[in-house]
Amino acid sequence: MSRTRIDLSKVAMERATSTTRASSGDEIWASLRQGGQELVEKEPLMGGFVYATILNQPTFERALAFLVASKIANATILQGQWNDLIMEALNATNEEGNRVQNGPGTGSISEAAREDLKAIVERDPACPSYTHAFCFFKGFQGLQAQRVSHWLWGHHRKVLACKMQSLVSEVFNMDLHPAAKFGRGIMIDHGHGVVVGETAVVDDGCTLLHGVTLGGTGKVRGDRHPKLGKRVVVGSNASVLGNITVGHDCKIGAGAALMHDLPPNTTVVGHKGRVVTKKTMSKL
Ligand SMILES: CC(=O)SCCNC(=O)CCNC(=O)[C@H](O)C(C)(C)COP(=O)(O)OP(=O)(O)OC[C@H]1O[C@@H](n2cnc3c(N)ncnc32)[C@H](O)[C@@H]1OP(=O)(O)O
Ligand SMILES: N[C@@H](CO)C(=O)O
Repeated sequence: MSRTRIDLSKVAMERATSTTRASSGDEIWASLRQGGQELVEKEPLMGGFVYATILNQPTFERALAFLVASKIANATILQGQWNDLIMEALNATNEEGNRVQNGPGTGSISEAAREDLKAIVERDPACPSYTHAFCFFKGFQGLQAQRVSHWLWGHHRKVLACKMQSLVSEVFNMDLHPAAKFGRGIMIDHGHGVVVGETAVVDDGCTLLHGVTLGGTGKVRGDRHPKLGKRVVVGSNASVLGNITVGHDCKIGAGAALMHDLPPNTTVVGHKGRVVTKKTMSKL
């Protein structure tokens, strides 16, 4: 049986931190709760999940921790144990001084999660609300688990970070290395079959569709994975390989294979990474 210990004095402190943070945080949490109520009214069968995950939780952070923990828990590391660990990462990255983002892979995990939810609602025509993305989108859920595993990786807990990676891969069918650095406002749409390697960097505002590989060429060791600038879109089943730099606002077409640097605002398609346009038009 799962075990979730909640220390009420800690929760009061978390609540205080939560409310003194950017108002956008409160806005997302309020919207998640409102959306949760509506879900239960429309579909009472969802009650157990929605109450446990959102409506019975005191803060956005607690809800996020519960959600991720409930997905990756199994008989050997229990839900309550994951829950505590995830809360440790969320609280640590929310502390003064750690909160500010200083490049991909840094800053508050829960602020990054909020930005991810905004990105999904903004860019995915199939997503009606923050609640929908939070409850149902494994691309969002798996990315939040990676954010926690990245924190563990940076805090000398690599074994646990790798265990998390392995569980996320089993549960969500997406393999995101704990050392990879993700910015904020990232949308991993569908999530299925996405693989991101150890030395990859995905800057703020990027979109990865299903089947995307940010991988190595298989010919070198060390720093061997792509670096995506801000707002890059990588279409479904595209492979971006090698330690290459993809400039801000580039688009990589579905099914493309890209193995060379791209200047900002470039669109490429096909297995040779053919440049087709330098305009960025659609949201996706
Ligand atoms: C359930 C779901 O919906 S999953 C969603 C999956 N969707 C994706 O992954 C979207 C990825 N987006 C794409 O691949 C888009 O086609 C983009 C971003 C490449 C389009 O970029 P644009 O600059 O608008 O290109 P545009 O549509 O004008 O096409 C330019 C040329 O590239 C070709 N082209 C466009 N996309 C691709 C592609 N993925 N592969 C090969 N050729 C392509 C076009 O046929 C056209 O060829 P032509 O010049 O010979 O006529
Ligand atoms: N989620 C995107 C791509 O599948 C859409 O619905 O268009």
